[in-house]
Amino acid sequence: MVECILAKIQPNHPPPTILSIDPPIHEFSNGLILMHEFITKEEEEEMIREYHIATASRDGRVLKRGAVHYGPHFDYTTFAVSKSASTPPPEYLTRLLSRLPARDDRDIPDQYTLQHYPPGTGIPPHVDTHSAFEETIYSLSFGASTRMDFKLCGEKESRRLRLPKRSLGGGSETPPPPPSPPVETIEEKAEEWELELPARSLLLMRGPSRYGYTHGIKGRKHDQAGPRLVARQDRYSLTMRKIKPAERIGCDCEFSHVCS
Ligand SMILES: O=C(O)CCC(=O)C(=O)O
Ligand SMILES: [Fe+2]
Repeated sequence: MVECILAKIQPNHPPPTILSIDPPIHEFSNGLILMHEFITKEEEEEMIREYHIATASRDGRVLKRGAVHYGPHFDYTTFAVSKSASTPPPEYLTRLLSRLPARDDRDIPDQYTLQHYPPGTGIPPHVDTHSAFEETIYSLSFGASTRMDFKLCGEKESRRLRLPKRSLGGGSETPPPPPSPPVETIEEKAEEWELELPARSLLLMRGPSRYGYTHGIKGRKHDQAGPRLVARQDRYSLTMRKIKPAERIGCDCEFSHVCS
């Protein structure tokens, strides 16, 4: 996973193609697909409950974004999967699999990361590792909505990419700390927009949105909604990825400057 410093550019939001109306399914020109109401309110409540049960022993010291991993654990030092740590996924997660709009086996995830974003926390802009995971990355939002930023990472900007922090303390269970403020902003006109991810929606990143765009969430306590400031609430997400088998490790995408 590589991080990208974002320029301060007004978000734009190209209109999606509407694939379905009730519940809405929207497809964007860069390959993003947003499926509203993917889980029920009951499932949402169960997932929040289960997240807190799984982290009960750590609560109190997790002030920032917290994470729980199922399947082979995500390793924040390599941004691929751990070779040793693995936890079988619980049934409340695996039962979602049959509902995913999978095109083939490569779209059926086997690595799950549950994350909790208290108000004020976010995730730095990054591109999920191309070589370690298959194309489709799923992000299920629950608890509250948030705004995710997408930016086509140009060649000029990519020269300033930050490399993975390979020596973080705390092992693979703890997400890395938020990045220090950018030393300088990059004057580069690039395609960038903010997408509202409603609670209970499923986002799919495929094609350019998966390989050539960074995605991230600003760590804010409030969001501007027209003239109003809206306080953020606790948001949770489930990221689902399919690990590439050994013979498919690597990537030959067209976005070589952000390919890792
Ligand atoms: O919280 C989310 O929806 C996204 C998380 C993410 O991008 C990641 O874990 O790589
Ligand atoms: Fe990601």
